Amino acid sequence: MKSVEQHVADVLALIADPQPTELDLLRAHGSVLAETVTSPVSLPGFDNSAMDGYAVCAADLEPATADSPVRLPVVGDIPAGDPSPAAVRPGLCARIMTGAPMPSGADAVVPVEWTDGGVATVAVDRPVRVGNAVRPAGGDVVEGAVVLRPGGRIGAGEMGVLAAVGRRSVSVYPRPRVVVLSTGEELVEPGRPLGPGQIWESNSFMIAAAARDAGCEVHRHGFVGDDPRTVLDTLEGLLVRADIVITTGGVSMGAYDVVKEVLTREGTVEFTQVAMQPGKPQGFGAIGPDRTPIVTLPGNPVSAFVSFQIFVLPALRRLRGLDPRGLPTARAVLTAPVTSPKGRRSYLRGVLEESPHGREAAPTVSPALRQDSHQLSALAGANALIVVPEETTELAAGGTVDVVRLPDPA
Ligand SMILES: Nc1nc2c(c(=O)[nH]1)N[C@H]1C(S)=C(S)[C@@H](COP(=O)(O)OP(=O)(O)OC[C@H]3O[C@@H](n4cnc5c(N)ncnc54)[C@H](O)[C@@H]3O)O[C@H]1N2
Ligand code: MOO
Repeated sequence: MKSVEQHVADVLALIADPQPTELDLLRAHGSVLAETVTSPVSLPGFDNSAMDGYAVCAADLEPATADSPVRLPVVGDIPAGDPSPAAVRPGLCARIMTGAPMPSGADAVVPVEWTDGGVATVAVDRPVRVGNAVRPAGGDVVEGAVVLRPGGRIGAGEMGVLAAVGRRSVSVYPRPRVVVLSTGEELVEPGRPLGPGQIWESNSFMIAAAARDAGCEVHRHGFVGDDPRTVLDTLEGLLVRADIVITTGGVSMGAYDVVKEVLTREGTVEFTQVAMQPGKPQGFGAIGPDRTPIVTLPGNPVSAFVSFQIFVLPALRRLRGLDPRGLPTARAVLTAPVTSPKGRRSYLRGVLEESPHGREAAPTVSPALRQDSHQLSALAGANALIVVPEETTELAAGGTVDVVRLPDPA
């Protein structure tokens, strides 16, 4: 059987380096920056007030006390956005608002709370140091400085920085467009009544959610039955909206394993068995005129979930313009024994606790009770996959294992 590492590498090799695209700022949210962003201006762009108060010459207020306040004539009002603020000379002041440009001549701002709030003249009850409540030009960013480097995800903070330096659009690797399609004659859309032998379809919802959590734009096509023509036509019709297609089901040894049947016939997808539990039957290739990558996951829900995390996630990271590394790993102590088939690497669902008995204790991992490929209930709440190596068939409680941390929900 093929090794897990080899299959990870094969799926990754399907993915060409993504091309940068210029996107409007809001649409760029969640994508990965493809350019170095420098600021065309300093931030702040001009000296301005950090508080609502009075712009003064600090030396005027040296003698001010609560018992003997200094009185200054107010030469004018300076609101934020004032294009030509009134100048201040020694012995005078101007009322000023937060964010308003400092008037020439003033070297400090007295907050309104230190004054009687006067409009024509103001009484100030204490001295102020030079520069008090003044935000100097360039105090955040100097004109020409690099504010963002390529390779980072554009989240809320990055969005704020981009807008603040005046960008309306930005060069990014856009979110990959992922199409999810499940197959199976037994499947019924949740919300509709079940007939005998039927089950509610869950894989496409689960994989769509996982791909969205991974920063992709997802089209859940839902599912089709086991008719080969329908499967092929559906896949072909979906290609225009896909940077990658993910299917589930129909890849094993059954008489009606339709994905394997039609794509084997096309000769563009390779079906294989990976030394892994769950997730043994796998397929990968490229279809259609644009050679769109396709990964065909097994239909058992737990197998589809685990296969996505191990094989598809690195490919999606590369499509996003990120380093295609796998999920982070950790070492943890097993709280219960586990078993695993010889010759296959198990990825068992578990709950990882970082510091179970206070900060000094080693992390623990508790395996879920139900570990079969169809037993999906433990996927809810699991935050880790326990890795049992290929040649190991059992591990006792108290043993230390590698675990793969599952992605945090967005
Ligand atoms: N003779 C053999 N039989 C099987 C083998 C084998 O090596 N020899 N491998 C088993 C393993 S391992 C797996 S995994 C499954 C994978 O089979 P398929 O990918 O062909 O999946 P299906 O047969 O379509 O479905 C398997 C199982 O999962 C349920 N299912 C499928 N799709 C969905 C969905 N969208 N939502 C919810 N549940 C789904 C389906 O009803 C089946 O119970 O093959 C084994 N067999
Ligand atoms: O390998 Mo299958 O994926 O066990 O259920």
